[in-house]
Amino acid sequence: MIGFRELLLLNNDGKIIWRTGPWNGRKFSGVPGMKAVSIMQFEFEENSEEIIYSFEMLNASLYSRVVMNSSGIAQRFVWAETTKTWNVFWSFPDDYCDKFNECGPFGFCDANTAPMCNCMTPGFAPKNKQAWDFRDGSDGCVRNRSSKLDCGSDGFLPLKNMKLPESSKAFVDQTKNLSECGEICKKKCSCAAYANMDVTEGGSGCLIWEMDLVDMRRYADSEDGGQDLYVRVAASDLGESPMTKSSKNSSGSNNKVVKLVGITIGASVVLIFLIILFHLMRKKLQRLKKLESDIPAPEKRVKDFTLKDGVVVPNKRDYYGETKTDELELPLFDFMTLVMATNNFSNSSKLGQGGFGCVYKGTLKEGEVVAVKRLSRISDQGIEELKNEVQLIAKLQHRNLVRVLGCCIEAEEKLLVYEFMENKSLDMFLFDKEKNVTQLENQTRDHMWDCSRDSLSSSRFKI
Ligand SMILES: Nc1ncnc2c1ncn2[C@@H]1O[C@H](COP(=O)(O)OP(=O)(O)OP(=O)(O)O)[C@@H](O)[C@H]1O
Repeated sequence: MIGFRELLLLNNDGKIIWRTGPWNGRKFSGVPGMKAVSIMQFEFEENSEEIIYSFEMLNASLYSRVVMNSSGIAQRFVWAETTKTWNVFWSFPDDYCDKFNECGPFGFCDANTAPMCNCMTPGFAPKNKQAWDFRDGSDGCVRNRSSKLDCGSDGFLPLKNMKLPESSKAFVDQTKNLSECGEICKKKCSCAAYANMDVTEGGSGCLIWEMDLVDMRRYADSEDGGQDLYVRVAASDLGESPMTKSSKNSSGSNNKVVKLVGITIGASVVLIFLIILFHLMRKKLQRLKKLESDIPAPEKRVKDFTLKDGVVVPNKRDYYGETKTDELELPLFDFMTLVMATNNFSNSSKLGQGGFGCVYKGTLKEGEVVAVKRLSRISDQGIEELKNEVQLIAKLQHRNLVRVLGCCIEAEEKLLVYEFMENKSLDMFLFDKEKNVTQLENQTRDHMWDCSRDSLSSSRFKI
């Protein structure tokens, strides 16, 4: 079937003055004032003999009439009982955009833009730019040179809330739905646009335009009028189009929702991670604090010494640190360990007295027996002397020389830990009054001197 149902007002020359736009199942798509109201119902009937547009007042006590005045303006009036006057319910044409074909072929009118005439973008541009700029859009729009149609690869630009183009020569198929309509249009290279005939119940029927599209209008929203119109454009024009914005709004909002959900989940994960991290850090900090409080105050802290190239240097590792270096290290003993090992430096543990202090016999936890030299507080031997002694003894390693096992420096306390010598010190045998030196045989004494000499000369430290 060719031509679709709409009302036209023609002048004496047969030129169209205005058109209502096709009946879309609810109203004429170009008459926004025909919004569904509770007081009246519009009907449109079509049969082989006639096409009837009628309305019915749902309340019999109310009155309405449609009048076409001599200026070509159609108006619906409703009777207002209170004021006893006929009020204008709608009037058509209503504005500049209702005038027929104001924006020419492929142009459309939008009362909310300036100028009101617009070209579909992308793909179209004003045919007469100068006239267009002077607010004369009657020449309409033409396809851009770069927007060459190719039939097979062409696509369709979906335009929202459009008063459908003049449809007196449009192809009509009531049996097809929108997607079938699209298929037909795609295959027909001459098809310029397609749309649903009826927008009620999800849409039905197919309208196809194979000519220039004229007298289109765009409304602000679907309530005002208009419907979706799909216009053929080159595939290259189907990218980001401002015209499709409203149609993309739903997918855009979906994307927004997806983005929002993504951001929320991401932020939550990061937040949870930070909370866990904070918790772990706090725990670790607490552990460190506890450990710190368990060890002696800094001034009481034992300094660790490392023997390196004959020089005693402070080791950078902390008292309770676990780092090991390849350097020759002298183990540190905790003062309390030595207190316990020597039974609090009891007299019964005392082995003897040297120039710098007393020497005690001690037993470590592991059962190892040691000799602990506690440097006298009144002794002149300070840290430097201690260092020298440690340095010297540590280097004088020999099977016949006493081995230094470690040291302890804690506040005023300075202690050296040696391996325990069962046979006491050599001087006892050499100079002890009770064990007269003369009692030692010359041969034994010579052997002892030899051993001592040998010890010193074979050590790393040369004297
Ligand atoms: N490793 C040890 N094993 C067993 N007894 C030891 C040990 N070291 C020292 N003694 C005992 O402690 C005493 C004192 O030793 P110490 O080394 O302090 O003095 P010294 O060598 O006699 O003199 P100086 O203080 O001038 O070095 C020794 O005479 C010895 O009886």
